[in-house]
Amino acid sequence: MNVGILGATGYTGIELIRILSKHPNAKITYLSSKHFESQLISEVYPGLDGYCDLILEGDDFKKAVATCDIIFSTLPHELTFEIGKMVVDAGKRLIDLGSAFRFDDFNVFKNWYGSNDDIEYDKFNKVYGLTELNREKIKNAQIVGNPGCYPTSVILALAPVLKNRVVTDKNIIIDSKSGVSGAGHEPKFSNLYSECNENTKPYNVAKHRHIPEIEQELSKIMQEEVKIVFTPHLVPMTRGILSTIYCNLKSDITLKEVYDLYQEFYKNDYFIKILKPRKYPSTKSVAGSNFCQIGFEMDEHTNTLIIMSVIDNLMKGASGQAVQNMNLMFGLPENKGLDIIRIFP
Ligand SMILES: NC(=O)C1=CN([C@@H]2O[C@H](COP(=O)(O)OP(=O)(O)OC[C@H]3O[C@@H](n4cnc5c(N)ncnc54)[C@H](OP(=O)(O)O)[C@@H]3O)[C@@H](O)[C@H]2O)C=CC1
Ligand SMILES: CC(=O)N[C@@H](CCC(=O)OP(=O)(O)O)C(=O)O
Repeated sequence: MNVGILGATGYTGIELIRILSKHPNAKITYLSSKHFESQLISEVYPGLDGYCDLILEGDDFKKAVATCDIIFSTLPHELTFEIGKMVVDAGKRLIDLGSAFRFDDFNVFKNWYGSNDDIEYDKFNKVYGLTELNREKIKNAQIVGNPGCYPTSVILALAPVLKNRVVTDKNIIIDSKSGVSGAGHEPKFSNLYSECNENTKPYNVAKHRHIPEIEQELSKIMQEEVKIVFTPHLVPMTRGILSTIYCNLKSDITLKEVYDLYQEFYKNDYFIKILKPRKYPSTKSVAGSNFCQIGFEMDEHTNTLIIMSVIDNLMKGASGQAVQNMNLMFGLPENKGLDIIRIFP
């Protein structure tokens, strides 16, 4: 299939190129950039030399939609809505790595993202792209709203215990830590090397845009309104997210029973690895791969279940999951082109 990547020079864009340039069923035919228009992508990122040497095109998104079977967009939501309309008119398919198509209620999106867009949101045939939970719907979707990186790590970690009502929907406390690539490649003062190196800092405490996304999906899983406390932190590493989640246990359950419940829930999910009791995950174990690792601990003193999950924000948290979804949409094995591990010291 012919693949177009709109916003190819960003961190999720080049991660898509890294994966898709070796994907046996995909041919990258269209790449776009605003700042680097007319340059070779391999001039901008020399590591791609010999793997992808296409010229970056500007914002002729109509051409992209006309010539590609599937479009990945990493662009701001205003542009992605326009592309969504073109994709619908042309009968093509779109995977958006941004936030434009993740919400059920457009007003929630508008409130949290400060958007003035006026579109017929409900008319898009769109699906929330958390592969493991929405597999059947994704297969037939025209537009996939690929999840945010933090939501992927959190929802995968909580789904089994919420679905089985082992924990209460109250007092779910989430502490997440992200590498700096999560913020994208646009230069910002707060992301300068000297601000991030040898430093760890919370940000957007109790007001991060991923709160409504996480609550929307957890509420659907539990079939009642779920609320969360969410504190993200920036830590001095390039890739990775660790989410540590605290929840109140409803009933008596042993750590072994929690482990069995997760094993059963994810028994058919290639990219989810459940760690044996008392084994804790670390971001390095999944860096460069599409895996999510989940471990647990029980604090009997306070009857608290502590769930820990790790992903690579650019892989399972963005481009890896996007390709996983593309595979599903085109009837391919879910791990096609994605069976990558990168173990390093
Ligand atoms: N980084 C991460 O870990 C994750 C990111 N996301 C989301 O995915 C999306 C992309 O993220 P990321 O790749 O990190 O972002 P970057 O800032 O690294 O890249 C954004 C891309 O969009 C292009 N772009 C931006 N504005 C315009 C414009 N007005 N016109 C044309 N092109 C434009 C840029 O092109 P150029 O600079 O070449 O002009 C660049 O290629 C964001 O919505 C982000 O929130 C989701 C999950 C994880
Ligand atoms: C470290 C860091 O800055 N991470 C980003 C996550 C980006 C993301 O996934 O945001 P969207 O929902 O817009 O796609 C943040 O906290 O905003």
